[in-house]
Amino acid sequence: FLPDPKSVAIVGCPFSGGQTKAGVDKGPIYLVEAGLPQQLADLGWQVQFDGHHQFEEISAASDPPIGKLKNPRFVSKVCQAVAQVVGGHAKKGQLPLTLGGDHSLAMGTISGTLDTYPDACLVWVDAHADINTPQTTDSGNIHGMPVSFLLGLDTSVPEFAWVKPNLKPNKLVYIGLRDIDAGEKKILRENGIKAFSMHEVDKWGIGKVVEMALDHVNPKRESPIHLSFDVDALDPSVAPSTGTPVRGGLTFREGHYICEAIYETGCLVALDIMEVNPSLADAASAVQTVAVGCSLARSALGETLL
Ligand SMILES: N[C@@H](CSCCS(N)(=O)=O)C(=O)O
Ligand SMILES: [Mn+2]
Ligand SMILES: [Mn+2]
Ligand SMILES: [Mn+2]
Repeated sequence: FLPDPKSVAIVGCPFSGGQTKAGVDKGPIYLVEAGLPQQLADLGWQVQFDGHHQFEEISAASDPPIGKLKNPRFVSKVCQAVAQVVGGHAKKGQLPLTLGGDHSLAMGTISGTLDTYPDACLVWVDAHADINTPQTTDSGNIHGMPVSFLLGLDTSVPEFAWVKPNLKPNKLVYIGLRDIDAGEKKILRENGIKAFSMHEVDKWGIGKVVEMALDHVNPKRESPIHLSFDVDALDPSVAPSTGTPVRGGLTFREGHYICEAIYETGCLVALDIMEVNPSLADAASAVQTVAVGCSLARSALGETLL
C-alpha cells in the first residue's frame, strides 16, 4: 500500500488529557530523544519529523466534565487535529507513526487512517480494550474509551460527533487483553468482537494467535493494517513506565513478534506507540520503557533479527 521509497511521518503527540497521571505527554519527547528518527532512517525509511505537535490547551475551567468524561473538549479537539495530520500523511503515501501520549489519541489516528483507507483493519495490542462508552466508564478517563467512539457505539456526546463510525466490529481484533471492565466484556460479546487475551496467548502461543487474529480481520492479507500498540500490553517487568500496568503481560519477544509478523504482511499503513510515561518510575525503568517503545517501532517497520 505504501509507495517506494517507503516514507514514515513521525507524529509526536505530547498529550495526557485522556487520563489523569502526569508525564505521559513526555513520552514522544523521550522516544525522539532516544534516537528513533535516526533508527528508522538506518532501516532505509525516509523520515519526516516536523517537531512535536503543540496542542493549544483548553483550561479545566472551560472544560468541565460532561457526565463522567474528563477534559472532553480538550480530548476531542486534540484528536480532531490528530485525525487531520495522520490522514494528511497517509494520503501522501506516508506511514504515520504516532507517538503518544495517552491512548485517547487513537480516536484521531484511526479516524485519519479510515478516512484514507476505508478498508483498513485494526490490530489493537493492549492489556485493556479501551472500549468503554460514556455510560459504562467508571473512571471517566477517555483513554479507556477510544474504540467505542470509533465503532459509533454511543452518539450522546455532541463534542465527539465528528468521529465517524467507520470502524466495523469485524475489522477489529485485540491481542494481550487481561484487564477488562464488566461493561466492556458485555460490549465485546454483544458486538462479536474478536479478542485474543493472555489466556489465548498462553494456550496457542503468539505465532498462532497473530495468524488467527489476521485471519479474522484480514484473511487474504489484502486490507491495510493499522497497528495501535499500547505499551502496557507488555508485562510490567518489560515496560514498567506506563499509566495502567497489569501483571501477566506479553514478554519482550511476544510484543516484538507481533510487530515483526505484521510488518511481514506488507499491509501495515499506520502505527501508534502509546502510553509511554517516563515520569512514572525510576530513571532506569523510564529508559527501559522508552527503549522498548523504540524497539517495537523498529520491528513494525522492518527491523529483523537476522
Ligand atoms: N478500563 C479502565 C482502564 S482503561 C486503560 C486505558 S489504556 N489506554 O489502555 O491505558 C478505564 O476505563 O478507566
Ligand atoms: Mn490502551
Ligand atoms: Mn492499556
Ligand atoms: Mn495504560
